[in-house]
Amino acid sequence: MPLLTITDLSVARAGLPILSALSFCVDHGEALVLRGPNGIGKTTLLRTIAGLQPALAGEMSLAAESMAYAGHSDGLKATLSVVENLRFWADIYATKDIAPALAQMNLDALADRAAHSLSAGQKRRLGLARLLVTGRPIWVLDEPTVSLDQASVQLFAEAIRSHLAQGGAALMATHIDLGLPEARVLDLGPYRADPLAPTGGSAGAFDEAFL
Ligand SMILES: Nc1ncnc2c1ncn2[C@@H]1O[C@H](COP(=O)(O)OP(=O)(O)OP(=O)(O)O)[C@@H](O)[C@H]1O
Repeated sequence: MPLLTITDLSVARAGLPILSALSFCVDHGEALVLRGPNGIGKTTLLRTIAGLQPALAGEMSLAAESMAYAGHSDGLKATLSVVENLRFWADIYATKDIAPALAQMNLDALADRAAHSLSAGQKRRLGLARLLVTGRPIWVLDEPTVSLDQASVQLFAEAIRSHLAQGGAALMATHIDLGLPEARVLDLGPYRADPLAPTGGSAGAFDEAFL
C-alpha cells in the first residue's frame, strides 16, 4: 500500500474552490513534485494534506503520525541554539539522535549559535534538519529550497535521497530545480477548479491561519 493516497481531493481558499478532483499516490522511496503557476493552490493543497485546513471533498489515506510538514516558515525557536532547537523537536517526536541531522545539513559549526543569529539560508537548513529528527516517513515540503545556495540545495537533495532510500517519501511544491531528476512531477494545471462552484462549507474561516 502507498504511504500516501489522495483520492478526488478538492481544496478551497477564502471560501472559493481552487483545485478539484485530484488523485495521486506517493509510495515508499518516491518523491513527487507539485508544479503550477503562482496562485494555483500548491500551498493550499499541501496545508490541506497536512491537516491544517479541511478539504472540500475527497479522501486522504495515510498512517497516523506518519507525516512531517515544513511550510514557508522555518518553525524555529529564535532564542534557542541550533542544537537546542533540534533537541526540542527530537523530544516532541520522541526520537533521540540529532547528530546525523546536524551533520547532514552541515550545521556542526553552528551548533551553539542562537537561531535568530543565523542567515536566511542557515535557518532554512536548520528547518530542514528538523525533518530529519522527526523520524516520520512522509515529508510534505512547501518551497523547501528557498534561500539555499547551490551547495545547500545539493545537501537538501542528498537528504531527500537518503530518506527515500530508507523507504520514506517526499511531496514537495517548488518553482526551483531541486536537483532531483528522479522525482515525479505533477502539473496542477488540469485540476484548477471552477471558482463559481459552491464550496458547501466554511473553509474560508481557516484563512486566518495563513499568515
Ligand atoms: N485571503 C484570500 N482571499 C482570497 N483569495 C486568496 C486569499 N489567500 C489566498 N488566496 C488565493 O488562493 C489561491 C491559492 O494560493 P496558494 O498560496 O495556495 O497558491 P500557490 O500555488 O502556493 O502560489 P505560489 O506559487 O505563489 O506560492 C491564490 O490564487 C491566492 O490569490
